[in-house]
Amino acid sequence: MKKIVRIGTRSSELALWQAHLVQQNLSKIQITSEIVEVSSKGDEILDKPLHEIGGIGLFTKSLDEALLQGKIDIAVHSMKDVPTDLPKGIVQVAVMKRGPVKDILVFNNKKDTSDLEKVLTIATGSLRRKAQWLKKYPEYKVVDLRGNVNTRLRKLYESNWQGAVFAEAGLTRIDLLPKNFEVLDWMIPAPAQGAVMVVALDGDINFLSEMAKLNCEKTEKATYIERAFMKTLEGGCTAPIGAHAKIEDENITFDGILIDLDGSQSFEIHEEEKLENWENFGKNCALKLLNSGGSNLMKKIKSQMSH
Ligand SMILES: NCc1[nH]cc(CCC(=O)O)c1CC(=O)O
Repeated sequence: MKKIVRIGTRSSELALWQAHLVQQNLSKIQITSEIVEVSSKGDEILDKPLHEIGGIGLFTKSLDEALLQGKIDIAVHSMKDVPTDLPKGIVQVAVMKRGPVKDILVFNNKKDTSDLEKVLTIATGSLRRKAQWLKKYPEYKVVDLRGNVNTRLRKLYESNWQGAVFAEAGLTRIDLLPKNFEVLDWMIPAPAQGAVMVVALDGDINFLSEMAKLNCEKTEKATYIERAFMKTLEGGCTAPIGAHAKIEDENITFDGILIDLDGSQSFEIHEEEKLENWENFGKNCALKLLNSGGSNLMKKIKSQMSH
């Protein structure tokens, strides 16, 4: 075993919280670790929507490089930001027990509602959230909102928008969940939302099996299903795709959605399956959706996203 495991993380408050979660769980199995901060392109470029900066693995690339250069032993990611194909030489070693999965709407805290926009307006930087919001509430204006969760909350309270959409997990973890929010039960979350993933270099089997002790099998299977669904739809991490696999006892229920950018066209799927068939479930749900008309919609979305 390595004497002190170097845990690589981004520097945002949320990323550091997640790295500390891994550190605490390592110490429970008598493994000492230290935290190494690495900054990323997704954190540095804040004036453009995510899908415009483009490039796969915006938030994960610098940590991948630090691993490959031997500067860190493991990297901790918000799993929903991690591309489904990991770089060569890097492997998933554990998924931590999942936190809250859903999206929430945080309301603006202006006392006087006349200070708010006349046109109902909410903010989000996510195409998936924007599209699903417009599908349900076509009368709204949806404006772009970027930055880490602290920045986004501040921008919301400085704005005239009615509210902004966040992952419940992100705000809960750094203790910023405000009083005035609502869980968006109807909105299908991003694949692997609320899950924290640990990756490492492939090779050292003893080290990898020590790290695998962090793994929560139930979360691993649910996120595998959701990511297999996304991968089969070929969405990449910024296309409007939602996926949520819920495992209870020996059963899985799955909700998935593929939706175009303005929410005007979408395909949803709801399926149930026995847990023993988890490995092909996500892929099969995606194939079913594609074969029932979804593949034309996917083509339309891809052409919308390329200009
Ligand atoms: N895309 C940024 C990001 N990556 C992970 C989270 C929150 C934690 C999670 O969903 O696991 C967030 C913030 C958000 O979506 O509001």
